[in-house]
Amino acid sequence: MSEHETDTRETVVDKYTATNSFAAQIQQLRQSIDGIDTEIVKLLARRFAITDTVGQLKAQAGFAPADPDREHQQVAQLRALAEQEGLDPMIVEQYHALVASVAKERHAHIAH
Ligand SMILES: O=C(O)C(=O)C[C@]1(C(=O)O)C=C[C@@H](O)C=C1
Repeated sequence: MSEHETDTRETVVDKYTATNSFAAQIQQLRQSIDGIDTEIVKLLARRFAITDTVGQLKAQAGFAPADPDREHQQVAQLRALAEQEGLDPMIVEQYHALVASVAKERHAHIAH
């Protein structure tokens, strides 16, 4: 398999936790992952509550859902932060594309 190919094999790590110390370590790290995911979901709920309010204000003002200048600023800021934090900027680009596109769909829904 070349380094650019995706490895499609699967392992249910839980089946090995009793007998395999690597699996036991993975299980422990998964607790940290779950804690982080919990925080992310709570933050996303806060973010969408705020963007929904922005959507209501935009609808009242007669503004369109999208603001491309703001999005360019956000992406530049997030990419710089990612680089500073040692995170692949591609991850924050994909994150921003996801949240901004859902926010704009919700704005459009609020306006109609
Ligand atoms: O700041 C705004 O104007 C928003 O509507 C919020 C938001 C975002 O999700 O951050 C969504 C759509 C816009 O294109 C820009 C940013």
